[in-house]
Amino acid sequence: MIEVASLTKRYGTTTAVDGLTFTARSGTVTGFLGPNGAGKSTTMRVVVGLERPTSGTATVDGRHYADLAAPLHAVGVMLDARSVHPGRTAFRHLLAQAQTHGISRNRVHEVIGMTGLESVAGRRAGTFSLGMGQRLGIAGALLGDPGTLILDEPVNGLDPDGVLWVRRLVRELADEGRTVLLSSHLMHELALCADRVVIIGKGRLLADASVQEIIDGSAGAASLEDAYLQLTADSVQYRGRSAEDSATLPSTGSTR
Ligand SMILES: Nc1ncnc2c1ncn2[C@@H]1O[C@H](COP(=O)(O)OP(=O)(O)OP(=O)(O)O)[C@@H](O)[C@H]1O
Repeated sequence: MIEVASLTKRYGTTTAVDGLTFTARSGTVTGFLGPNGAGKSTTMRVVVGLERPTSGTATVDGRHYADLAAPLHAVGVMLDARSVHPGRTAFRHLLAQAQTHGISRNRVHEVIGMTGLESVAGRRAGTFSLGMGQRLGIAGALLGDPGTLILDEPVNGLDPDGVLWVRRLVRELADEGRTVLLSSHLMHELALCADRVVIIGKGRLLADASVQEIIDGSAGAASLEDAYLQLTADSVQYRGRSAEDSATLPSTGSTR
């Protein structure tokens, strides 16, 4: 179980997370949603001890990540699939992680098989496509057979077969009693794989309920996407314009 309680994280004058409270329960896939810059990654980074909270707490099974003796066995994390040594092969990358926890070479081969990377395990990770890198990141998260998984945009860059694989994988992991927290901007996908959804905007909680409760609670919403767009309407910080609209805006005086 992941418990985030009254969590605030500030960077200088920017409040990335603002008094956020929610729980991701075991046996459940919890989808974590919010517009760009809402504070999802920051929250996940605090949970896994990569950032110190300004105030409030974030714990996994009642413990701070930094206090875990063997974190890979407790929490599997994929926050940035690009954070690999580009010159290391996929196998060596996973083996290096495994060796920090006395995890066997057999388990490394097992997660390579689970993620479909057998044919490229001997290739340097720096040559991987986006989707292959995502698979490698997920393999790393699974390595310690952890009770909790935290996956930041795991389906980003995956082909349709890979998206379906992640959907089935997270379901299986939750059905085994594990806690799964995953962020995504793909509403349709989240509606299919998440039991509960936590939506945040500008660092604050906007909704925490089952997918159906969120749809039912938003007037006229027929889908999670409709409900999400209603709930976050006032929280979107970066909104694109059409080229036509942009052309009618007053000049900023830029010389570029
Ligand atoms: N290290 C940092 N220093 C300063 N500001 C930061 C830092 N990390 C995040 N922020 C700011 O905190 C806010 C939340 O960012 P965060 O990456 O958590 O959002 P997000 O919900 O994950 O967004 P996205 O969907 O775009 O990935 C943003 O305004 C961001 O610029």
